[in-house]
Amino acid sequence: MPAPQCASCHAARAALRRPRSGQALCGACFCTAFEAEVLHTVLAGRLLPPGAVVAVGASGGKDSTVLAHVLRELAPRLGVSLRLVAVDEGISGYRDAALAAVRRQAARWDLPLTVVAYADLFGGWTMDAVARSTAGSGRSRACCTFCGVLRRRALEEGARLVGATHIVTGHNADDMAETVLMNFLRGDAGRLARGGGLGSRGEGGALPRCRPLQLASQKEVVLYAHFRRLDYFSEECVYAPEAFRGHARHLLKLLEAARPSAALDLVHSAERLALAPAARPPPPGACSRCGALASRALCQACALLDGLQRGRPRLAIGKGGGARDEEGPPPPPPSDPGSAPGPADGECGAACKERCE
Ligand SMILES: Nc1ncnc2c1ncn2[C@@H]1O[C@H](COP(=O)(O)OP(=O)(O)OP(=O)(O)O)[C@@H](O)[C@H]1O
Repeated sequence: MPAPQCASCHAARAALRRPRSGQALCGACFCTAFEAEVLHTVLAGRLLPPGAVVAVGASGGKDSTVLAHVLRELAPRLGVSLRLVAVDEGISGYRDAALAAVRRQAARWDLPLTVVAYADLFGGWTMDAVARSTAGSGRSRACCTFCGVLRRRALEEGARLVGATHIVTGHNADDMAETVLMNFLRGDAGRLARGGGLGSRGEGGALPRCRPLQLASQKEVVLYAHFRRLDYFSEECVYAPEAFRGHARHLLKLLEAARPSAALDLVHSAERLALAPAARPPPPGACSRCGALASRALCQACALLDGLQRGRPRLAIGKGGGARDEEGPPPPPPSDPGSAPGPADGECGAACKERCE
């Protein structure tokens, strides 16, 4: 049976059905609709004011590739300028290839690119060194925890370096729904209390952050990349697979099979169900070491780096009241690759944001 006509232009044959609405569209009309929806998200949420200098967190993966491409299309209408900021976490066999994709994108789209590296920002610590250091002490969780916290900091530093006024990341609706599920399952009242929202306004001197793809489903992000023929890096981080996020993702897929709008419903639920003000964490202060936003004496990044330097990696951060030291072997010097146990059972990649949403 021939494909139906596109429900928008009525000229071309439909190439897809939109996963949520079931609307049959051709590739060109789908891309136009997708861009219009992102524009609406940005304008309705007042995420990026005219004149903003926007640092796009560019990982080379599908989400940030689509985000950069869409914002580049929308930039003249929004009146913003774009900078790509890529973070090199120091993950051999993974990030180099992803950075190569970001470099190709920057060249093709004529966008300025800045790369900031954990090793330069954090006293020589790379994720490979962190993985070696935390091996044997709940390493899978540690990789994810460190990577998420340090990347958030690194992105902030990179954005400041390029004179950005705003930061955007490519988190999509599925990413956010998984995070909501995980926060519920962990009983993480602090994060639930903050609700969903499309971003943060930049408290305590931090740059405002937002997620313009937060209402777009992962399937549509992939479809957009396909129809726009975008070149992106699609391999999983070498520290990825054991993440708790994987279970939340599986659960979400089951929910979506019964209710296609489940991801978006969860995103909106998080906003509506934000806990009572009494449950909200105290207003943040400044880290006594680096001056960044912190709800305790040290910010999360400094607390983690402090634990690493002392040979007692702290793994339980950001939940409940205090940081908990995990017993672990003394760390190798950051530059010593000799004792690497090999990256097998960590969790990073998509799971990296577990701690930084
Ligand atoms: N190394 C990095 N450098 C800059 N930004 C990053 C980096 N890693 C992640 N980000 C930002 O955080 C967002 C979420 O990252 P995550 O690791 O969850 O990857 P993802 O959901 O697979 O997204 P992507 O497909 O863009 O990699 C990315 O879309 C990107 O904007």
